[in-house]
Amino acid sequence: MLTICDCGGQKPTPHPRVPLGLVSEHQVRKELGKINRAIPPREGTFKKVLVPGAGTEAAAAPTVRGGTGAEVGRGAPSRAAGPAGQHEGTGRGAASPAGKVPRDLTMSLYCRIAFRGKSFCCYRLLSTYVTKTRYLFELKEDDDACKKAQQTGTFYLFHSLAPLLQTSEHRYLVPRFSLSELERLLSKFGQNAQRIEDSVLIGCSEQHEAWFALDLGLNSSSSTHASLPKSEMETELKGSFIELRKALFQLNPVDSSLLFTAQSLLHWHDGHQFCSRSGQPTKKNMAGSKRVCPSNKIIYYPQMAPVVITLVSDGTRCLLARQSSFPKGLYSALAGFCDMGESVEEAVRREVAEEVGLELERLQYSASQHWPFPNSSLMIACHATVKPGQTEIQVNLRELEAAAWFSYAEVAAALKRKGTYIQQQNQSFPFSVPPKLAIAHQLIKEWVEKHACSSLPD
Ligand SMILES: NC(=O)C1=CN([C@@H]2O[C@H](COP(=O)(O)OP(=O)(O)OC[C@H]3O[C@@H](n4cnc5c(N)ncnc54)[C@H](OP(=O)(O)O)[C@@H]3O)[C@@H](O)[C@H]2O)C=CC1
Repeated sequence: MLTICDCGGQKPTPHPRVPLGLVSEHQVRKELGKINRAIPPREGTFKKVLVPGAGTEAAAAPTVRGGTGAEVGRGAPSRAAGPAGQHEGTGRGAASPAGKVPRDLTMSLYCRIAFRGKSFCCYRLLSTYVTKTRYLFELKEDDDACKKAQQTGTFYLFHSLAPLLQTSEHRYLVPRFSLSELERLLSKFGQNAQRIEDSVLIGCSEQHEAWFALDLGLNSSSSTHASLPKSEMETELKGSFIELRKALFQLNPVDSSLLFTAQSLLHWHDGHQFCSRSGQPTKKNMAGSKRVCPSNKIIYYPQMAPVVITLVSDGTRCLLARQSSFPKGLYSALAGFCDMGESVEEAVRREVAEEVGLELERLQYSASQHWPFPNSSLMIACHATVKPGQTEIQVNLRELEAAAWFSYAEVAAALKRKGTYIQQQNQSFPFSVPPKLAIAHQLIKEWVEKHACSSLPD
């Protein structure tokens, strides 16, 4: 296959050879016009155009930087839009000067015409998501590419695992800094720009702007970097380093998800600076997707602990529980870490039996979530139904403070924060459920919605 792609500013690989004598410029222009009509003009949706039949994908990656598949047609100058001239080009997004057919595009068209017998369905368009994923994969694998990406990337800053946030009308904004801004900052605090190598890759934009996170408060074993003074940095950066758990409810979901990833990765690196076999300092790769012990080459990868979280129902009520550490009145679904060797199903059955003494009959997977507190967990959320007639709860007081069955009306009210009250240690507290961001909330919401639907008259 021959590819036109945005390969993130990397050096283009040469095209497979195509016999140039096969097609005339007129044919190329005509094909451009067809592509213009065939590709829906949704900017940012498609990035790669794979043309069947010539070479392998790996062998072909010429760059049309910043140009999406849609732009290839839409942005092409009018002279390139084919002899019919229906497509008045704007020049926007075109990868070549007006009137010239972009070289990479020409190449693909030569191939396309050469394989003209095949239908348009043979053309595979890789989505922005796929190109983004492949770009991130490359940055994780290739230290040089990752270092290069830092030059155009942006950085989230942390201090001792607390992200830098700025306040705006009861919400938190998460500022990002360019490499040059970061270098200036480090130099102002008497630090070497080499510290930037302690940063970890946490994602990228659709335009392949890589995002990194750097903790200015943690020390790394492999560097001599000292922790930078928190309050002076806050003044300089016009923000505050706020514990992520406290900031959670004033962040938008996209920011919180990125900060979850960033904090978890930074935390993992902080706790894995030495090889458990040799005792020697381990070395992080540029992206922070692994650490290697230089003496014995053991590779350490960031890990999450699998946790099952289950909303148990008896058909009409759902079972919620609380630990003494929860805020007063808050009840949640049953959660617990998976034991070594267990399947998700086994872990769910064991946890429910252990914590509330019930046996499950049916189990249904719902969704999953990465949860960074206190260490990275992969939350695997399920709905379950108890065996008929087995509804008597026996609370394991070593695990839980209380557990109870709640009716649809009670749970629906708690979701809407229209508090029912609940008795706890001879006091009454508003009954509440975990906040929206937590997967426990999603499970409870799903149960309420399902219950509402099933109780509707046919
Ligand atoms: N996002 C969400 O909706 C929710 C997330 N959670 C998360 O799920 C996780 C488990 O919940 P829960 O069981 O209630 O949590 P707890 O924090 O009560 O942990 C229960 C027990 O597990 C032990 N433990 C800690 N880490 C591990 C591990 N990696 N593997 C095995 N055991 C471990 C603890 O030991 P020790 O004595 O060392 O503390 C503790 O005895 C927690 O991280 C919690 O934050 C829970 C509910 C909702």
